Amino acid sequence: MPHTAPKTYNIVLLPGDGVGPEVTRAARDVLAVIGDFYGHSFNFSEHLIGGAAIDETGEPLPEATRAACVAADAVLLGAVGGPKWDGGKRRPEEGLLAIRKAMGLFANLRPLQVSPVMAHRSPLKKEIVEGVDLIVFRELTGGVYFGEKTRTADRATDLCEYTVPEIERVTRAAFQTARQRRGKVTSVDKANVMETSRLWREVVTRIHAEEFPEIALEHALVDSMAMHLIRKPREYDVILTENMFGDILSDEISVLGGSIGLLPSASLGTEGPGLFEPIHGSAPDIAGQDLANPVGTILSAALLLRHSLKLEDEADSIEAAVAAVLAAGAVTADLGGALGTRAATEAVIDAIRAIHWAAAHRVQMHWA
Ligand SMILES: NC(=O)C1=CN([C@@H]2O[C@H](COP(=O)(O)OP(=O)(O)OC[C@H]3O[C@@H](n4cnc5c(N)ncnc54)[C@H](O)[C@@H]3O)[C@@H](O)[C@H]2O)C=CC1
Ligand SMILES: CC(C)CC(=O)C(=O)O
Ligand SMILES: [Mg+2]
Repeated sequence: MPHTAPKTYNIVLLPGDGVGPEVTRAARDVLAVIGDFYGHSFNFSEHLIGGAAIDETGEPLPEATRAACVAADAVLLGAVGGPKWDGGKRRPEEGLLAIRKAMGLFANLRPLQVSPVMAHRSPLKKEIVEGVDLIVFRELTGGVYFGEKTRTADRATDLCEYTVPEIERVTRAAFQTARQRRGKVTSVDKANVMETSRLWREVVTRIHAEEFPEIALEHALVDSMAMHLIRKPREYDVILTENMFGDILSDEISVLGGSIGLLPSASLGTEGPGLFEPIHGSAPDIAGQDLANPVGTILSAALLLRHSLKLEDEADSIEAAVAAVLAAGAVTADLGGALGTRAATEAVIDAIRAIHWAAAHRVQMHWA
C-alpha cells in the first residue's frame, strides 16, 4: 500500500535511437501504472538526443534538451547511435557524453544481482554465477572519453586525463555504498602502465586510509580483472573504476546474468536530477522489431524512483514485479523466451497489479 505522500514529478524522456524508443516506452508505461497505484502524477516530456536530434536539428544535444534535463526531477534515456550516423560530421554519442557532463553526473552505478533463475539462463556455469551481487561504480565525466582528441590523415590521439577531485568524489561515493553493503571495494586500474591509473590508485588508497578504514580495499589490474569477473564473480561487492574500464567491464558482467538487456544504470552527481538508462546501446540489429528486452530500462526506472524521487516502495514494487516475471519465464528472445518487447512489458505490468492486489487483499483479510 502507498506509504509516501502523492506528488507531481517532472520526468524527461530521451528515447534516442535504435531500440531506445521501444524500451523507453516500456519503462514509461510501467512508471504510469506505478503512478496510478501510488497516486503520483508523473509528467513526462520527450526530448531529442543522439542521432534523432542530429536529423532534426543538426546537433546531438540541442539546447532545449539540455535545459529540460537540468530542470527536471529525473531523466530516463533509451540509447543513442547507429550505423546511419557513422562517419557523419556529428556523432550521436557526443550528445550522451555532453548531457552527462552538463548534468554533472560523475558516478555511474551499474548493479547486478544474479538470482537462481537468472543463473539458470546464464551461459556460464550456474555454480559460478548464482548469488552474484555486485555494483560497478564507473567514473562518468572524465578520462579518455572526455580528453582532447586530435586527428590528421595518418595520426590520431585521445588524451586520458584525471584530476584528484574527480577521483576523490567517485571514490567517496563507492566507499559510502560499500558501507551499506558487504564492506568491500575492488578498485580497478592499469597502474602498471598508465600515469592516470597511478594517480587513481594513490587517491583511492588515501581516501580509504583517511575516511573508510573499516572497508576492505583491494586493487586489481583491469586485464586480469576481466578474467576474474568471469571465473569468480561472487567475490566482488563494489567495483570502483574509471570511465572506459567501467564501460567495458560492465558489459562483460552482463553476461553473468544472461543478457545485456537486463542491466540498468543510474548516473548521479552531488545534487540535481539523475539520469537513468540501460547499460546497453541502441542495438541496431534488432531495432524496430519488438525484440528488445525492456527489463534493463524498466529497472532503470526503478532506480530513478529510488535515487532521484526518493520513492523506495515504488522502486521495490517494480523490482519485485521484474523478479516475478523472470522467475515465471516470461522473457524475450535474448533469454530464450518467446515474448516481444510489448508483451514482456505487459507481463511486468500484470505482475505489478498482482503484487498490489495481493497486498490489498491481505490488508482486507487482516481487517476482517
Ligand atoms: N548508452 C548508449 O546510448 C550507448 C550507445 N551505444 C551505441 O549503440 C550502437 C550499437 O552498439 P553495440 O556495440 O552493438 O552495442 P549494443 O549494446 O547496442 O548491442 C550489443 C548486442 O546486444 C544486443 N542487445 C542490446 N540491447 C539489447 C536488449 N535490450 N535486448 C536484447 N538484446 C540487446 C544487441 O542486439 C547486440 O547484439 C553504437 O552506435 C554505440 O555507439 C553503445 C553503448 C551505450
Ligand atoms: C558514450 C557511450 C556510447 C558510452 C557507453 O558505451 C556507455 O555509456 O555504456
Ligand atoms: Mg557501454
